[in-house]
Amino acid sequence: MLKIQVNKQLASFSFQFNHNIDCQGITAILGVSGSGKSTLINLINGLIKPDQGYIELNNRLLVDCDKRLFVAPENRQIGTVFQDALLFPHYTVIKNLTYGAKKVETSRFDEIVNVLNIRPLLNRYPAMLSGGEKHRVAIGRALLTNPLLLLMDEPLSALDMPRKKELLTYINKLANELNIPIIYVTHNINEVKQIANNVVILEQGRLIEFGKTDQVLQSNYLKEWL
Ligand SMILES: Nc1ncnc2c1ncn2[C@@H]1O[C@H](COP(=O)(O)OP(=O)(O)OP(=O)(O)O)[C@@H](O)[C@H]1O
Repeated sequence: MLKIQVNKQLASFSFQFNHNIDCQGITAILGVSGSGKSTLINLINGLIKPDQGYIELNNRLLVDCDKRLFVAPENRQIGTVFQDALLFPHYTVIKNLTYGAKKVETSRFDEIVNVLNIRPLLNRYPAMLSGGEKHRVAIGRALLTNPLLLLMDEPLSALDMPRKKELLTYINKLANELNIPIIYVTHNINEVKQIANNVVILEQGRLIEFGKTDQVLQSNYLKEWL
């Protein structure tokens, strides 16, 4: 369970979030541009410090402003995959994958490489990969750090339609076969329909709807989008 109760002021943007997210399956964070989706992701992974409040993952406090506690991003056991699959251009895929991972067990490495179907790419350099392949490598790298939770911030927005479809299939496999809980940021309702178990909707820095995907898709707020 991810428990979040935070306030953050970013210039004139006020973000307030008080909600628990069940760490199971895929939870989509949906909202228009500027609603605060990336702010939420960056509060969870520790790239932003809240002004007030706390965040707790599986009963472990990650940040608590009252206690002046702040666990550094690299010690949170949370993987993040951003919009651009940032890989080191001068390293092969295998080096990119293992960069930052403290100790990689062969069985775990094989499992991740197989689920993402990146074995044929291991000895290539990033310049020799398609956009979708780069994303699969970036996801693999995040998974090899053994995260308790994977955050994905609009991972498909730079890809064309066929690549989007392909990557959505892989993201579903991560949740189902590797049992890794995923928080998936998007402003695309079709992506939500295809992969999310639960949905949280943000508007102007506030949570305005949450629940099971089918239920939230029927909400009055989303009817305007459809
Ligand atoms: N460091 C910052 N300083 C000032 N304002 C910021 C900062 N970071 C974000 N903001 C503002 O906070 C608001 C929310 O930004 P955020 O990136 O969380 O939105 P988003 O929903 O992820 O948008 P998008 O879908 O366009 O990525 C925006 O108005 C943004 O300009």
